Amino acid sequence: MPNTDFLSNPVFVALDTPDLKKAEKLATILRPHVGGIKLGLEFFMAHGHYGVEKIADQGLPIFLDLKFHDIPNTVASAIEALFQAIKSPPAILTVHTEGGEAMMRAAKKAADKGSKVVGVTILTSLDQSDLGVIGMTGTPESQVEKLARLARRSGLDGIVCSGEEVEQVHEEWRDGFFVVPGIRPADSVVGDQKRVCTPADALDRGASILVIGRPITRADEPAEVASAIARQLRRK
Ligand SMILES: O=C(O)c1cc(=O)[nH]c(=O)n1[C@@H]1O[C@H](COP(=O)(O)O)[C@@H](O)[C@H]1O
Repeated sequence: MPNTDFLSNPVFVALDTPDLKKAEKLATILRPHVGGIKLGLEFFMAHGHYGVEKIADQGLPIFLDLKFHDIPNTVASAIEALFQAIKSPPAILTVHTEGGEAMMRAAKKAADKGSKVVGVTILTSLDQSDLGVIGMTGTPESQVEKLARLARRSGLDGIVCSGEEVEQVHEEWRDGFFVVPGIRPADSVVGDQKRVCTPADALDRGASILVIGRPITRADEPAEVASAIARQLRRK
């Protein structure tokens, strides 16, 4: 069974790097200060399940963010292939909610070995004007709400959304699992994120876990930043 012991510290640090040694080093120094590790496409493309296992060996729960988005059979088969290859299932996996209900159902069924499956809604790098360009009507909030309902109906455990929508979706889906990226401690660089929130606000609004990458990993002293965030959240 995956290690899901992340409730004492809701911070999952995103180790977005193709450099295995660097990821291992960061995992080692951040281990006492975070609740889990998120590995995504950049890391997985470079090191696959072997790299995931190396990081998982450090004992923290792994959120494997591969954002599956394809037809139901392809997504289910990809998850089954991952579970065959990897020593133990990740604690959390992502699919795109826009893949539709049948795909999400198939993903959840394929991941029944114990991974939580959460649906990515509207990426935190998009704002209202970006949605217009894609041809989506409505606000990010209304889209996230709609996709959250679809994810719930499809049997997923929860969704990924920004701190701007999490309160509203949490109101409606009390036992949902809410992953909030786009986290920026006060004064940190926003970069390509557009819908951002501080760690404390995201937690107050109902986030289950917070995904934080560059504000920690690109800091001069990553362990100090992670430890300060953990202290701040513990005081709440
Ligand atoms: O699924 C995700 O984790 C995700 C969804 C989303 O809407 N926005 C988002 O930023 N993420 C991920 O969260 C992490 C954010 O990293 P930083 O912006 O460096 O804190 C990256 O690994 C993204 O892939």
